Amino acid sequence: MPQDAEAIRSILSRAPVVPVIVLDEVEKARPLAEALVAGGLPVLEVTLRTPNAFAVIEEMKKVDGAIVGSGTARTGEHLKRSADLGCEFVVSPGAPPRLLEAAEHASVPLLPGIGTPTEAMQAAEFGYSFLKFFPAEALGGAPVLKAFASPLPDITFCPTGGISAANAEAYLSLKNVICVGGSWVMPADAIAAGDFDQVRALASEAAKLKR
Ligand SMILES: O=C[C@H](O)COP(=O)(O)O
Ligand SMILES: CC(=O)C(=O)O
Repeated sequence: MPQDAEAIRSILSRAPVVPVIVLDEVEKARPLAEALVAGGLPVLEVTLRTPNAFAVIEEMKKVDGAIVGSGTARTGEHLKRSADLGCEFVVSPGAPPRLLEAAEHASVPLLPGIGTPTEAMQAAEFGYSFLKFFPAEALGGAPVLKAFASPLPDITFCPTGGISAANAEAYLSLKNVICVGGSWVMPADAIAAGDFDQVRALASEAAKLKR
């Protein structure tokens, strides 16, 4: 089955920013998700980069209003475990054909990542119309995505990588961008200190970004 574009559109429309979460401390999962949701960012991408990532996902799913997905998915097994845990979406930094083939049999929608027009066109051949642009700033930032819009008008992006409050609106103002991803709303020192009020305040600012 090609990408469930309506499911992905509906999720990515919920807020201008998707927090990209790297967390191993399971006891911090709920207060972090509560702060992000209370600040106005309900869509949470929990990267599978830590040993406890799946346990973090399970905790975050208990938070009212949280729409939890996994990130950094690289294999069919990542897709299956994410679906079994009730993730509402799965994100990958790339779009290797074997992952896209596995996604055809998965019961959870995938948002794969691309960095070039050729990769975007390959993903489109698999039926994808929503893609991550990663790593956005390192690849040239908003001007590159703006240049994709005319030749690739059927593809909408969620850029991620190096985005912050200072440059997010440059992306969000583009017609081929639905939202941005980023970790700036949960600084590592705030998480380490358990300062979830700071996270909530940063999320609240991010939720007000115009798109
Ligand atoms: O690997 C990239 C992060 O998950 C998201 O990027 P960032 O930390 O630059 O916002
Ligand atoms: C970069 C990103 O979004 C991911 O690791 O899935």
